[in-house]
Order: sequence, then structure tokens, then C-alpha cells
Amino acid sequence: MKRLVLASGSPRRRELLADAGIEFNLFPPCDSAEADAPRLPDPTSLVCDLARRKAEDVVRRIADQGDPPAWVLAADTIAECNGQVLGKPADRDDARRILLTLSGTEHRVLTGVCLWGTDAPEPAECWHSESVLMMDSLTDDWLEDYLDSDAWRGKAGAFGYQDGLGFVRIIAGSESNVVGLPMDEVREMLRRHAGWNESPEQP
Ligand SMILES: Cc1cn([C@H]2C[C@H](O)[C@@H](COP(=O)(O)OP(=O)(O)OP(=O)(O)O)O2)c(=O)[nH]c1=O
Repeated sequence: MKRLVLASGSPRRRELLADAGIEFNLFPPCDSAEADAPRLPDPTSLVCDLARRKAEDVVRRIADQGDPPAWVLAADTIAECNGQVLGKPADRDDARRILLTLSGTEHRVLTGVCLWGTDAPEPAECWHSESVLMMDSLTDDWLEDYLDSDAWRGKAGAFGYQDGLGFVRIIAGSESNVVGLPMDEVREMLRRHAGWNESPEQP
């Protein structure tokens, strides 16, 4: 059976996969796999394309190293509000801009997922999952305190749902999708392709 490689530097993705009892190795993609990609205007196409590029980068590097075949799993998460794509903030001002865009709105968080065998020319699967969220209207004081906390860094939409601050609620879809990896769907996908099975319950 091929080993599973998580092509990600995201601590949230690592935790989600580990919490599900799935064994994997880590192999983060190059930053350029995401940074140099064209910004496709359609959010769904964008997250799938970015997940695919991250997977492809790691598939190539594993093959170049001559390592045994592996399954490579990659993902990309963005927030989207009225057609505007909101990714990871570049800096504090960008985080303020993103949060003011989301403040008081219903919006979506989309995660694209790609699974690719290093011995195959194309991905086995590439798809996305989405959740709908509602963010409270943020006051200036609250916003500046939140920006001081640095909790927005490295997070799409400049917020961390997992931080439990309560200013954003999920209306539809899963929490794991919001924080970077839709685990129900990922488990199913790994069962289909990678022969992954949950460990039997201990008596
Ligand atoms: C919306 C949201 C996103 N996030 C995170 C998940 C992702 O790590 C990040 C979105 O950026 P991504 O570009 O999807 O991922 P990444 O750069 O962190 O990691 P990699 O590409 O190496 O896999 O935002 C949260 O942690 N909590 C949230 O509530």
C-alpha cells in the first residue's frame, strides 16, 4: 500500500489528519506553487487549481528524489464574499480590510482538495467543499484588539474559527472544511483510493 503524504505546511491540516488516526508524512509544497498561480476569478475553480498545483509540486519532487510511490494530499482554503476572494492577509492592514469586508455578512469558506498518486500522470481526485458562515458586525475597538492578537496571521479570511472567539458562526457545512480540510469527504476519498480504514474499536 502506498504511504500518504500531506503536502502542506498548515498546522490545522496536520492536526485534522492526525486526529482522524490517519498515518502520513509531511512534505510542504513550495510557496511558489501557490504564489505564482493565476488568480482564477471563479472561487471554486481557484481553490481546486491551487490544491492541484500544491499536489503537483510535491508529486514532482517525490518522483525526482526517486522515492517509492505515494499518495499526495493537498488543499487550499479561501473565504468568499459577494464574489470577492479573500485569502491569507499579507499584513495587518490587509487583515483589517478583509475583516471589514466580512463584518456583518454571510459568506462562504471553500476548500479545494487534491489527491494524486506519484506514479500517475493526473490527479485521482480534485474537488471542493464549502461552508456558509455569518460574521458579527465588528466594532473598531474589537477589531484593533483582534489585530493586536496576531491570531489572523496565515488564515484565509483573517480569522481562525478554531480559536473559538464566537464572532463568526457556521450556518451550513463542516467546521473541518472551514479550518482547512473537510474530513468526512477526505476520509471517504482515502477509503476509495488509498485503502485507508479506521482502526477497529478497542474492546
Ligand atoms: C477560514 C480559516 C482558515 N484557516 C487556515 C487554513 C489554512 O492553513 C489557511 C489558508 O491558507 P492555505 O493557502 O489554504 O494553506 P496554508 O498556506 O496555510 O498551508 P499549505 O498551503 O502549506 O497547505 O487558513 C484556519 O486555520 N481557520 C479558519 O477559520
